[in-house]
Amino acid sequence: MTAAIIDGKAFAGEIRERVANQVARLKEMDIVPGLAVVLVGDDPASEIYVRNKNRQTEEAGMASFEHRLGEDTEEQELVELVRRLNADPQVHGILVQLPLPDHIDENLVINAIDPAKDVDGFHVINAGRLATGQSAMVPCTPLGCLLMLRDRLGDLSGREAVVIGRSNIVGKPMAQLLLRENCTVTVCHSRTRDIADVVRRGEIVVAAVGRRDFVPADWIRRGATVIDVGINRIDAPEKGEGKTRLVGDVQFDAVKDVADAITPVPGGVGPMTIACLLANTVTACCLSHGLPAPQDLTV
Ligand SMILES: NC(=O)C1=CN([C@@H]2O[C@H](COP(=O)(O)OP(=O)(O)OC[C@H]3O[C@@H](n4cnc5c(N)ncnc54)[C@H](OP(=O)(O)O)[C@@H]3O)[C@@H](O)[C@H]2O)C=CC1
Ligand SMILES: Nc1nc(=O)c2c([nH]1)NC[C@@H]1CN(c3ccc(C(=O)N[C@@H](CCC(=O)O)C(=O)O)cc3)C=[N+]21
Ligand SMILES: [Mg+2]
Repeated sequence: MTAAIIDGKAFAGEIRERVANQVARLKEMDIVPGLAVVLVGDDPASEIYVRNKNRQTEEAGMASFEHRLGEDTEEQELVELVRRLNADPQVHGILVQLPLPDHIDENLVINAIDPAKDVDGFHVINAGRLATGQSAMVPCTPLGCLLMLRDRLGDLSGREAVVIGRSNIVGKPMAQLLLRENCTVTVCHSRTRDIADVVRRGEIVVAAVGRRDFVPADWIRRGATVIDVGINRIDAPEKGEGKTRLVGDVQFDAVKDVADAITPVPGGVGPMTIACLLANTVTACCLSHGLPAPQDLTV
């Protein structure tokens, strides 16, 4: 068997087109959705995401506001910026890039965001809404993963899903979404015993660990659908001295002989994450104006 490669880049392009159509509709009402991205410190990996986000936001016809603060910014200063963005009617979505420097309490900052503008879906109110089956801002990466799974598999009811990783930003919300889709969900983490046997149960496997080559082929059930969330930067001397490239958490070349379908890195989950961020911003904008959430941008 050789697995189908799920083209997240192309799918993300389709979502951005839907976003652009919704933005054009809003423009007729003189509404321009706005996304504010806050970056603290100068992490080179974050730089790339932030640049991509800004460009794609503007390409979709939306307004993008970028706020860069120094590495030594005080927590209170950041919270005050968040409060100003909460009060700014041109801003419908706020994203504070994580991780934050160690002297800043991430939960405190995230929970300072107006839940209606929390397009990352990280606020405790949105996490609680998702967990209790109420309508919520859904975190972009799990949302992108779910859209690809539904596109590939249709109805997910009754499927065995295994999520590797339990972070608040990927693993846990992914598990919540799959549960909402009526999957039987197992979540693995660093204390999981016999992880190979657990992962082998999965008809759906979502890997969000942050370690290259973490998932070998013999953990994967024949015919499974594998979503690789990991983003790991490795040296690529073949590209020239000092060059790097991105790889996921899954041993892609080996797993593609066992799986039915797999997402590549790059070109899989990453582009979907950004597309879903734009989609969430349009949704937040519509709701803030008393308009219904666009059906083609939500799950
Ligand atoms: N493509 C995209 O859009 C995005 C990609 N990412 C990428 O996804 C990956 C995960 O991100 P994130 O969730 O934030 O990472 P975290 O580091 O917050 O979480 C990693 C999880 O993996 C688990 N883990 C670590 N080692 C093992 C092990 N040996 N066996 C089993 N489980 C293990 C941890 O378990 P424990 O809880 O026990 O410590 C933890 O739950 C990263 O590579 C990140 O860059 C993240 C966000 C978006
Ligand atoms: N508040 C917050 N929200 C996030 O959603 C968030 C965050 N903080 N911190 C960092 C992680 C990581 N993340 C990625 C988004 C897009 C790509 C992406 O577009 N990746 C491309 C490649 C990009 C490249 O070439 O560098 C791809 O996989 O094809 C990757 C990773 C969002 N995150
Ligand atoms: Mg921190």
